[in-house]
Amino acid sequence: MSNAIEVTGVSKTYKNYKLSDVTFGVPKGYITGLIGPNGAGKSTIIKMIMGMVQPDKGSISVLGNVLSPHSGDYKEEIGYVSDENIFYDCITMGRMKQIIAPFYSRWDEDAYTKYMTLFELPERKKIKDCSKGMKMKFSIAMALSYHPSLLIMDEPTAGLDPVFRRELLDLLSEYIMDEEKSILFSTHLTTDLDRVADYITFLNKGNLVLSDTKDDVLERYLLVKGASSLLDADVRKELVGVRETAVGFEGLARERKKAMELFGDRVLYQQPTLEEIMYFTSKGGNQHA
Ligand SMILES: Nc1ncnc2c1ncn2[C@@H]1O[C@H](COP(=O)(O)OP(=O)(O)OP(=O)(O)O)[C@@H](O)[C@H]1O
Repeated sequence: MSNAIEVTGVSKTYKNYKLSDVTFGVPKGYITGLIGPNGAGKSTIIKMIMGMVQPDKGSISVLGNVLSPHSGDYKEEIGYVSDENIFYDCITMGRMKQIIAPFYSRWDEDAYTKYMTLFELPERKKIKDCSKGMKMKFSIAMALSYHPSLLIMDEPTAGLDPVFRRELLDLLSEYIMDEEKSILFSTHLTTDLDRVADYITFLNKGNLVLSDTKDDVLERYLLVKGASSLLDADVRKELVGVRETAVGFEGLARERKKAMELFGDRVLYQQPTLEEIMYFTSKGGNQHA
């Protein structure tokens, strides 16, 4: 299986932040979710992939490294959606489309009309009068209308209502069906990924926590709930994070099999969600409710 994006040993230091030696791939034909709490480095990684930020170390190859971020082809092959408004504010969406469309050889006017109708976007509305969600929808409609082989989206669902979010996720699943297209999208709404992601890359404070298929990630961890008296040093070592309450503890075990050997039938076991994995990993041990 080939990767649409390969990020290899990438580091970047800002004044109060360090992205350390991050390596992961975005497999071709699938949806990869980039998750992590605020400030983890998701946007920084995405901007590096887009050639907007230069890594201090490491390399990034996009679509087999044949494209340079500043070439016209790069723009044609990559659909980039971010929550920063990249359009001119004072003109209408329809006018903006007229300006942008000629730059794309695969521009599909029928697809554009279909998405504008589906997303309920009035072409004659000025961009400055659009809500945050409408601007995001417009950005998505524009990106989908030139059929890029790689769709890179930075927090696309952030300003969207739950009904549209669900429709968008279905649309993304449809988009990759030909197995030629790939999607990378960052989010801290992990429930989006429960629905559609095939792969998960998880960043925390500039470090890569994991990058694997979603099923492997979910199967690796185990949520355990039990009495506080069980919590000794050996037990804590097996837990990625612990949350203690008045009645006991809840912890995320990093290895399912080991946890079951350690606890036997003394605790309750549950399959963690991506949100729980993110919560316990980013908070670490010794949380008190
Ligand atoms: N140009 C910059 N100069 C200095 N620091 C920066 C710059 N860009 C990003 N950072 C810092 O890098 C860290 C990671 O930011 P980034 O926007 O990549 O995180 P994120 O995971 O996308 O977060 P969020 O979910 O809040 O959008 C933050 O601490 C941020 O302040």
